[in-house]
Amino acid sequence: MTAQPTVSVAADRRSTVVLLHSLGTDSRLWRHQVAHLEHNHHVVAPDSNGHGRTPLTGTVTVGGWVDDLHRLVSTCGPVHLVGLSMGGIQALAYAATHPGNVSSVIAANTFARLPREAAADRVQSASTAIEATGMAAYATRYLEETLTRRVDDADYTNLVSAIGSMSAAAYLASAKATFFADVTADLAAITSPTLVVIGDSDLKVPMERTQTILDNVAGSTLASIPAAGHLSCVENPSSFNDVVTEFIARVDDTSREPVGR
Ligand SMILES: O=C(O)CCC(=O)CC(=O)O
Repeated sequence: MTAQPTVSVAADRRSTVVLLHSLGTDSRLWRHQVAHLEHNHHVVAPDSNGHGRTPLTGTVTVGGWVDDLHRLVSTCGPVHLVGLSMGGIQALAYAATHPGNVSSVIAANTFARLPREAAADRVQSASTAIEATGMAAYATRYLEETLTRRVDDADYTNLVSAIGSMSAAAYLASAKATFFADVTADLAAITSPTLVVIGDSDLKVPMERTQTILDNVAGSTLASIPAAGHLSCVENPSSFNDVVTEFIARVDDTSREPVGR
């Protein structure tokens, strides 16, 4: 993951929000959130290893994502981490290993672990489809299977471009790391305030997968985005933005409360 800050991080009271995209997408997944959050926050939206403008380097693993994220977060201090699906796994793993650098976690449309058979099926089905048709056709098929409603034309174009222009090797390496990730043991180590977000019609990550996160991260709470599937931040950006900004504001207010009052 390469740091591509969309704003420079200055020494003021605005907190920093890092937005971690899902498998196959890139930092453009977050265009509505960047536009909304940057009024009151420093916003950083990196492209994960092998995605967007970040070339594939080495083997894609959860540990590698954590190291990449640490290089970025070390430059901008404690951050609010917002991750969707693959990005949610990255956020949870980072928060467990570097608690002092994480003001809060928002884990959207994500899971701690898939059953091994389901993980193998997902990797195999992506691999077969990509081998048969190539990444451009796979991008269209992925969006047909994943989006539950029409999104802005600009978002649709960005999604097709992000997935369609990835190399098959980078996509499949990231798919393996995502679907075979197991951050279950990390969850109990997360001490930052954590919000778990679902889309009310997510066809990719059912509630039972998300429930593990709620059950194991102490004090975590749930928010459901109405009229949204797996890519909830583009399917219902205004509701997603409301949920995220309200949670971050609450965490920031609490951390700024003078001690002893
Ligand atoms: O391709 C799928 O089956 C869903 C993708 C997924 O769950 C991982 C992600 O969106 O990051």
